[in-house]
Amino acid sequence: MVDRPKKPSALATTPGLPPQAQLNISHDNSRVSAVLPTGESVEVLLFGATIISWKDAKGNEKLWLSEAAKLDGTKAVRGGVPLVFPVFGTAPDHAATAKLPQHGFARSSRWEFLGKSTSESSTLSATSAGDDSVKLDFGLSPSNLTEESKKAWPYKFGLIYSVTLGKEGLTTSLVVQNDGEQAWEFQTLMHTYFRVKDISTVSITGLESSPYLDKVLGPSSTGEPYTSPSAAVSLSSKVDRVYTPAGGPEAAVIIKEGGKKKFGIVRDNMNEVVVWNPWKDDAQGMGDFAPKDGYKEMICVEAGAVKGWQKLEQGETWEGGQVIMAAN
Ligand SMILES: O=P(O)(O)OC[C@H]1O[C@H](O)[C@H](O)[C@@H](O)[C@@H]1O
Repeated sequence: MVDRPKKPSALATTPGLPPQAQLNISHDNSRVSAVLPTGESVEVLLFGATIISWKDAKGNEKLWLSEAAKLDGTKAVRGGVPLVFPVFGTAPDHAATAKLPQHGFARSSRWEFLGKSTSESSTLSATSAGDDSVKLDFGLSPSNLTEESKKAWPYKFGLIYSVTLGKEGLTTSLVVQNDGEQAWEFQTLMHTYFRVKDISTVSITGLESSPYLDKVLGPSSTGEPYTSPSAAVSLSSKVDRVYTPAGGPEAAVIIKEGGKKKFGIVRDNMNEVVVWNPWKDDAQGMGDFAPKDGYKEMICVEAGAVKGWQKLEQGETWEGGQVIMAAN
């Protein structure tokens, strides 16, 4: 837009138009960000459709992003919200996904930005009316994949990932479609790195009495899942667990700090919740993890469908996601 210093004051704002969400696409076309009229913002890297920042109206960052994270497309992003698809971890025993790298290809493929949509406040008051939320849509299909990924997973698929920024929270949802004739299976997960001030005062509720797999301890002696105690989960060493919360997806998982609610996560069609913190030694071993004591300021609580496989027949779609509410 051409700046006109002598612009008549009557044209300074468009009369009658409520405040809109601002959209910004970076010059090199590598990121999309959106800001609500009330100040909340979100930034998404097209590489992986990875959310790398989410701030509240006061500018407080809600996500943890490593200072050494690669944001140039050479490696999956360490921090923010990387999207895991079509395999969680690696699955050497699952022939169809056995050749894929850890957590699949979605987090290291370049997605397309499909556009934004907004929803307005229903309030009639002229001062508070305006965009209440902004939704950014991203798409991935085989045409976006490298030859290597296409060879390793030769199925026809379409993904639409929607990131919706609201005043109280952030919603991420994924639609997975089988565009081919052959049936295939997948796992998916939203690998959210939440920013906290001090991991020693963090507790997580909503996982009480739930079965879980422990990737640090390995299988239990009986081969059955472990059962979480009835108390909240707190951390004092490396944790890497896959919970199937007893309350189901709609029951909120709450991250508290110093006993105060910090985040609430409600899932849709995502039966599992992974809790991960690499702690001191593993953080030391990750080249893209900085600062090295950054593990004290993060907790991954990851909504996913990762136990067993979601199967899609020709033309079928699956949809799932999470709503994250942030307390002040
Ligand atoms: O290092 P990455 O491939 O990004 O994986 C980071 C972590 O992701 C999940 O939380 C898994 O449960 C962990 O086992 C894994 O270490």
